[in-house]
This record gives sequence, structure tokens and C-alpha cells, in this order.
Amino acid sequence: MITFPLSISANWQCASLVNNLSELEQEWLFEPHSLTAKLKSNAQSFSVKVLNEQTFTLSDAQQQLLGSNTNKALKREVLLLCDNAPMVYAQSWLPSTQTTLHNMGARPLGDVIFQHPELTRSNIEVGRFDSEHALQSLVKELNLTMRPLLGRRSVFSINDYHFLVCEVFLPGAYLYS
Ligand SMILES: C=C(O[C@@H]1C=C(C(=O)O)C=C[C@H]1O)C(=O)O
Repeated sequence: MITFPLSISANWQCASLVNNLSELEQEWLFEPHSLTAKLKSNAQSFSVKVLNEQTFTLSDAQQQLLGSNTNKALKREVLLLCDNAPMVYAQSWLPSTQTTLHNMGARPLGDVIFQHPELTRSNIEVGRFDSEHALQSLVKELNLTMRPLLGRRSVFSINDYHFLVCEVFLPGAYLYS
């Protein structure tokens, strides 16, 4: 039985330090615009399945990463599905200073945040998740074929509201083709 929240700890590296990525992996990992939009353009249907949402206390390091002056945040864990196939596990940390993004349900964050002209994004970092990582419990639960996974994370800002979005590409995702 899987236990949420899942850990997304990894050796997160900035783009310049990551090597051995295929063209396709780079295309998806460094997609600067909405991943939701990119997934939608590659599928007949797209959906979000909420796995878990719960309030948690940001550690000092997490607070610093977010540049947040509060330690309370909502941790949102979802699956992004294309044609009913799970493509991405996403985990977002949404500080409680604002709750606009706290009640999204099955609406993708990307459909809202990319409408904001003030949206900015930190440099994307890449993480690798090997067969021992806790995230593989989700791969098993979804009956997907285990393989080393690639993920990305970045901190978005809308004015002075900063939130983290982490996306891990599941087996079968386009970038592994
Ligand atoms: C940030 C985006 O929103 C997507 C939707 C998410 C959600 O609804 O929780 C989480 C991660 C993203 O892949 C995006 O589309 O780029």
C-alpha cells in the first residue's frame, strides 16, 4: 500500500551540470512553458488525478528554496494522464499565504498560472530517481514497468508569491520514447 506524501528528494542539478540527456529528454525537461499544454498537444485527452493534498510545515531549507516567509504550505500530489495513461507525477508546494491555488481539484495548475502575465520561473533543475527511490512505489502501484526516472523542478513566482512545482516523468512518458 502506497503512503503519501511521496519523497521527491534527489540530487537536483541545474541544466549546465546535467549530461547524457537525449534531445527528447532535453526537450521535455527544459520545456519553459506549461507542461500541461505540452502534454495536451501530444494526446487526444488529458486529465489530472489528485492523489493527495495536505498541509505541511516547510523545513528551513524548503522555506529558503521557496523564498517564503511562512512555513505552512499545501503539498499537492497529482498524476497527469494522457489518454488515460499516467505520464507525470507532480508534487507542488503551495505556501498558505495565498489559497488561490489551494482549491484546484482536477484543474491543472498550469491552466491558471500561465494566464498570469507576472508569472516568472526559476531555472529548471533536473533530478534522477533510480530503482531504489521511494517514487518507484508509485510505479509499482500503477503497474508500470520500473525504470530510472527523470524529473524536473522549479520555483514559480506570481508577484511575491513563490511556489515549487516538481514533475517526475513516469515510465511510458513521451521523453523516454
Ligand atoms: C505547472 C504546470 O501545472 C501542471 C499541473 C499540476 C497540478 O495540477 O498539480 C502540477 C504540475 C504541472 O505539470 C504546468 O502545466 O506546467
